[in-house]
Amino acid sequence: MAQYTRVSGSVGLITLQSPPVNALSAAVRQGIVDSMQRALSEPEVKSVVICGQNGIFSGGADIKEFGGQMSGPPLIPMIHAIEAASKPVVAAIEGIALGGGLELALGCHYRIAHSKARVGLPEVTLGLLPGAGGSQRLPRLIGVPAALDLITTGRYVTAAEALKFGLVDQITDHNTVNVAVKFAQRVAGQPLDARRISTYPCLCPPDVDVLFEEVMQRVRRTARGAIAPIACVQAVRAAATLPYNQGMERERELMATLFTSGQTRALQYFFFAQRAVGRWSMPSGARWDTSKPRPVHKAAVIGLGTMGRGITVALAQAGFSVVAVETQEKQLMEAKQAISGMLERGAKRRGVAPALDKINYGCNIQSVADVDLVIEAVFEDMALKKKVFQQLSAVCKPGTFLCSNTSGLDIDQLACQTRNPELVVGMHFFAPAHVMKLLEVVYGPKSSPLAVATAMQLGKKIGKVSVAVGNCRGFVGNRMLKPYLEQALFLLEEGATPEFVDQVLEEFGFAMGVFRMSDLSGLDVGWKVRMADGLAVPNPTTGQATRLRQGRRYSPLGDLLCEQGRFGQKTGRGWYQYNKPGSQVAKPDPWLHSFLDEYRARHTLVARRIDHQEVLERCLYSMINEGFRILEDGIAAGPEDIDVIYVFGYSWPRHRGGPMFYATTVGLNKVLERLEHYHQAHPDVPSLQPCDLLRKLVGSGSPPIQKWREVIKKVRSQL
Ligand SMILES: CCCCCCCCCCCCC/C=C/C(=O)SCCNC(=O)CCNC(=O)[C@H](O)C(C)(C)COP(=O)(O)OP(=O)(O)OC[C@H]1O[C@@H](n2cnc3c(N)ncnc32)[C@H](O)[C@@H]1OP(=O)(O)O
Repeated sequence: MAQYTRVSGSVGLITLQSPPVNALSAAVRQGIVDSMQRALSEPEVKSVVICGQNGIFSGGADIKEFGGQMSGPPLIPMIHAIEAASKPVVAAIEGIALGGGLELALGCHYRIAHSKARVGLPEVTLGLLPGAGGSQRLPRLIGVPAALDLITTGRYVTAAEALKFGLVDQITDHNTVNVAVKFAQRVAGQPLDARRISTYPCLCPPDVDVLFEEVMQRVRRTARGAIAPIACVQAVRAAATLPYNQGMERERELMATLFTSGQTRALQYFFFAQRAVGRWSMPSGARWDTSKPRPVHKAAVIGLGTMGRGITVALAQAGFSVVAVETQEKQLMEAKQAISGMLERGAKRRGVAPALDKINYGCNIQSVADVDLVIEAVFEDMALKKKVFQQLSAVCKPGTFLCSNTSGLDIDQLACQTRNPELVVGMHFFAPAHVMKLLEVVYGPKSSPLAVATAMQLGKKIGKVSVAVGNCRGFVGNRMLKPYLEQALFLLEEGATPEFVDQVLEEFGFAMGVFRMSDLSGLDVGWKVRMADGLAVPNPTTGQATRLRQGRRYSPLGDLLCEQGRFGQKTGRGWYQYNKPGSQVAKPDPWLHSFLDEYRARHTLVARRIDHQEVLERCLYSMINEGFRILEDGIAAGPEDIDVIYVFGYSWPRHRGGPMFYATTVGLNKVLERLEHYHQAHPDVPSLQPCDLLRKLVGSGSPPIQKWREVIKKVRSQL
């Protein structure tokens, strides 16, 4: 709703009231319409101020309303009525004015912002465009290039930047509403014609066509199949080339297409999924709202390889004191140099001082004695990690949380090395750790809610999206990656090429296909794990790589490449060839194609034509099937956890919502049916066998994803 009051005798003050972010719900819109009518009809009122309660102007249209039947006064005529008003209307922007909130402010005649306010049009991130006139008013106000930037990226700008653009008229450090009221009194009675943005011409640079062409090309390149950024460019182009009313008509057409698209549904789901993962729970019943974290002031990182360096940077940049330990003197010096460089470059980008003094380096594990939390980031080797945990347990002060940055080893085994296993959790960062948003916080059977809450909070403080997951091989992300990689290899055996498989996956929206990604990560990493598991070994009797291991189909293709020293980008050869070691430009490799031909001949495999559909179905559905198993096992509390992990950690295209949401768009029954089909064709591939939870969900009529938790609860209670 919105509250109407009269202040200073002649100013009508409209306060939006819809906690927590004053979203423009039907009730708020109705409140604005009613209040405006009152303000215009009261002769004593000479001007109007619109503000939001609790220091927040508005977070935009109410996203929760998008999925259902829209009711209440529509936004566009409401904003037009404000702009057309005969009395000046001033927006007092505190906190945020985003999306529809900023569009409302653009309908006002003046905008006063607090210096700490941020404004933006993030609709594109929800698969929409600023469809309440924003795409037509913003370019008229701040020019085409700046408007294109803000609308196609959805980025927020500070009040200072907004002032520079001419997006706001004034900024203040004082009480914004008071300043706006005084301003409103001053401008009362002044002509408004020059203040109605819809009447402005849209000023374009001389080379505007070239600009639109360039922006469109950039957007197409980076959108990975998302349609909203393209529609945003088209809408701004309409502002630049058409009169306002026709531009609005074009905005409406484009918005109608987006509004009914699957992409916006996926992105809206993902918006709420990101927030849902913060409300974590453990099978024990411990939850985010009943488990208090303990403050962490000083942290330590053990092992300063690539991961340890990134984690150190992330901690220092967030203001934590860090003890960074590397036992090899030479490595320590190299790491110190690399970390300082990363901090300096990051600080330069953000215009702040580098946090170099936050870090104390040491080559002795004793130096972590007084820290509150340790993140171990040594080489992925259980024996080594166990030793480090034993040492940490002996050295650290009582109550120190001991965390491992393992990407899949058993947290429980590490906890068992310590005096206080309840203080041990996994903190699985993703490379580069100071850049990637995802953090898997892994609880073992002994981890306390206190330890989980503390790791989750630490993650939030260093800017990560943290997801609490249970302890199993590979946790959530890498566990689901396994069947995906496995299917990709099987497809090569059956006739596909790495280029074809990657092309299909990249067209689907992944930033990189599975083989380019493997080349980037290094093929030797998985090889070492497979050797440790007794998988990557030739048959002792024939000396040949066999295609069956432990009773299941196995592809030794990756192992065979590693045996040739082809570890990917770092060696200049992998699934692709590169100009030189370290180069990132992947080129098809004729050697690899002959190698695949010879391999198929050796194993009497006949290459067949594999189409797009098969690549997608086998790679993605086997991964999704594992996702259902993860839910069934209670490793993830809900599908949102999996989807957030995949979008932030594995470049799953956000406009497809994540693997579990994607399954709902395909149709659970179709996923089930195709898995059954492929499992029949490949009975020696257990990951293709549909899991019980998927069958149960289909059996219960494929409920919407928001209802899965109820079915999961029932399935688990029957176990
Ligand atoms: C048939 C064809 C018809 C076609 C025509 C259709 C016509 C429709 C016309 C409509 C025109 C619309 C044009 C405008 C569109 C929009 O405005 S879309 C929304 C744009 N706004 C945003 O994207 C902002 C989203 N919010 C945020 O970025 C952040 O929440 C925040 C505001 C910056 C605050 O961050 P923080 O303090 O970290 O808090 P959070 O945890 O993120 O959020 C707190 C809770 O508030 C909920 N929430 C936030 N924003 C909204 C919102 N806009 N709507 C609803 N709810 C919102 C958020 O979910 C949190 O709640 P919980 O999920 O319960 O935790």
